[in-house]
Amino acid sequence: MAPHAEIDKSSSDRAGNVGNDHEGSSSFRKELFTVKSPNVVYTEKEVLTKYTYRTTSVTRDDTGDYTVTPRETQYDFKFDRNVPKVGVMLVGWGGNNGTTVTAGIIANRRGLVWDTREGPRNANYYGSVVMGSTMKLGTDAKTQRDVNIPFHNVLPMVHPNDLVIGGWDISSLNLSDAMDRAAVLEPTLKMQVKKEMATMTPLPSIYYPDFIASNQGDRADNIINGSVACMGHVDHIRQDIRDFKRVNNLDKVIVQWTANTERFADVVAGVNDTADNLLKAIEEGQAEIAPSTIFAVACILENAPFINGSPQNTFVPGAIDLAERYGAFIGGDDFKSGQTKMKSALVEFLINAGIKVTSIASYNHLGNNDGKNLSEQKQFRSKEISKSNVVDDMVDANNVLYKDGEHPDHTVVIKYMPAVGDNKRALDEYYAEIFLGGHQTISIFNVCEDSLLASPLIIDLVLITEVMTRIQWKASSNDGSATAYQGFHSVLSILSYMLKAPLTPPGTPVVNALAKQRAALTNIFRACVGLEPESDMSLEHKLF
Ligand SMILES: NC(=O)c1ccc[n+]([C@@H]2O[C@H](COP(=O)([O-])OP(=O)(O)OC[C@H]3O[C@@H](n4cnc5c(N)ncnc54)[C@H](O)[C@@H]3O)[C@@H](O)[C@H]2O)c1
Ligand SMILES: O=P([O-])([O-])O[C@@H]1[C@@H](O)[C@H](O)[C@@H](O)[C@H](O)[C@@H]1O
Repeated sequence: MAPHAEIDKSSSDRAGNVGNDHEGSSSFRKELFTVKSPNVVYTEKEVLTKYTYRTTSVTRDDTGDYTVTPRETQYDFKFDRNVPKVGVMLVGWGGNNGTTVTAGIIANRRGLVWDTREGPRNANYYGSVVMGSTMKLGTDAKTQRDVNIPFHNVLPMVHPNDLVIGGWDISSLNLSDAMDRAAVLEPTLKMQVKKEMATMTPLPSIYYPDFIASNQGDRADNIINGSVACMGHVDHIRQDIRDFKRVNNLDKVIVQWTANTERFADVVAGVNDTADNLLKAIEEGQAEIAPSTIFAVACILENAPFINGSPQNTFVPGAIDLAERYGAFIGGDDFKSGQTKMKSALVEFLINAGIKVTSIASYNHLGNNDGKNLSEQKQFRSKEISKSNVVDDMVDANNVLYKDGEHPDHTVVIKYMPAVGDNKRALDEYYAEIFLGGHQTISIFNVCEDSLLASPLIIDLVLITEVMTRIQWKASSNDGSATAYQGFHSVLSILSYMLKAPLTPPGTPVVNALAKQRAALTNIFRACVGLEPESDMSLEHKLF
C-alpha cells in the first residue's frame, strides 16, 4: 500500500477536512479475480456484461390455482473499473458518529495500536459489511470446497483509508474537542489522533430550532444566518461542496446526514409534494422545510449522493421527485446499528422457522447527545416510527402464521440516561406461539456501543453508494437497436442493509429482512461481473 502523505494542512484549514493526497490504496485497484465467460468483456476502463436475470412469474386463476412461469430478462451492465478519489462530507461531523468515524479512519490509515485494560488493540474495520465480511465466490475446481473472498474484492472499490473527510456542524468545536465531548474512544487512542483532529473544524451549518430538540440550542454556535429555509442556504451548501471537492482535488463527494434526529415535516400539497413546489417553497422561505431537506436539495442539485442516517422524513415527495428529475442518488433512512439490526435478523429467523412471533417489546436507554435529543417527544416520534416498521415485510410474507392485517404487538421505548453515555442498553422481549399452544420467550440484554456500531455503517454507505455511481445498465437488444445505458433508480434501496427504514423507489416494496437485504447487495454486485446469484444449493455435494 502506498505510504500516506502528511495530511494536507492547507486544505484542512480552508475546508474543515482531513484527507491524504496520495492517489489511493493500490491494493484496491487490481481486481482479485477475472471472470472467464463469453458474457463478460474486460476493457481497460470497464467491465461489460450480458446478464440473464431469472425470475418466476406467478398467475392465479379464479379457482385460486397458481401457475408459475420461469422468466428470463437480458440486461447489459457496464461497470467503470476506475477507482476515483472520493470525499465524504458529514452533516453533524462534530457528533458522536462523526468524530468516531473520523478517528477510526485515521487510526486505520496509520495502522495505530493503543493500549487498553485488555491489552493492545489494533485499528480495524469490524462492523463494516464491505471491509469485515466475505462472500462466496464459487467452489474450488478441484476440491469443490467453497472459495470465499473479502466482500470488498468483488468489485474495485474505494479504500476507506483513502476517504477525504469533512463536513458541517452547528457546534464549532474542532474534531478533537468534539471527540472528547462524545466520550466514545479510549484515551490511549484519542491521544494518537488528537493532533490531526484538532486541525479539523466543521463548516457552519443551517439551524432551524423547531426541527430538533430545544435542548440542542446550547451547542448551536456555528450557524449560517437564517432560521428558516431559503434558497440562499441551498446555494451556500452547494458552494461548500464545490469548495471541498476543488480544494481536495476530488473526483466525487458523497454527503451523509449524521446530525440530530429532526421531527417529521408535514407533507403539504403545494409545499413539498412535488419538485417544483419544494423549490418554490424554499424560495418563499416556507417554515415546514427541514434542514436535512435543504441539504438533500443542495446535494441533488450538486449531483452529490445524499444519504440520511437519521429517521426523519428528509425525503419528502418533492425531494424524491427532484432526485428523479436530476438522476441524483439519495438513500436512507436511519442507520441500522444494534437493537433493530438484531430484530430484523431474529424475527426473520423465527418467522421463517414457522414460529409465530406475537409480541415484540423493545426498550432501550442511552446517555449520549443523540439520546438527549430523542428525549423530546417530536424527535422520539421520528425514531419510534423507523424502529416500529422493521418486521412488516417478514410478517406479510407468511400468511400461514398471520391472517391479513395481523401483526405482532410491537412497542418501542427509548429513555435518556446520561450515566451510560454512548453505551446504549437495549432490552428486548420476543414472545411467540409454538407447537400445540406452547410459547417461546426470548429476552435479550444487548449493550450496543452505538457510535462504534454506526461508524462502520457510515463507511459502508459511502463505499457502496460510490460503487453505484459506476454501474450502468440497459435492456439487451437482440435486434441491434441501440438503447442507451442508464444508472440505477435515484433511490438507492440497495443500501437497505445499513438502514432501519429503507427508502425505496415510489411504489416498490420495502424489504427489512436482513438476510434478504444482504443477498440483494451481494448478488447485484456479482451480476456486474457476470456472476450468478449466490446459491447455497451445493448440488455438487448432494448429487453423487
Ligand atoms: N448507533 C447510532 O449512533 C445511531 C443509529 C441510528 C441512527 N443514528 C442517528 O445518527 C444521528 C447522529 O447520532 P450521534 O450519536 O452522532 O448524535 P450526536 O448528537 O452526537 O451528533 C449529532 C451532531 O449533529 C449536529 N447537528 C445538529 N443539527 C445540525 C445541523 N442542522 N447541521 C449540522 N449539524 C447539526 C449536532 O451539533 C451534533 O454534533 C442521530 O440522528 C441518530 O439518531 C445513530
Ligand atoms: O439501530 P438501533 O440500535 O436499533 O437504534 C438506536 C436506538 O436504539 C437508539 O435509541 C438511538 O439513539 C440510536 O440513534 C439508534 O437509532
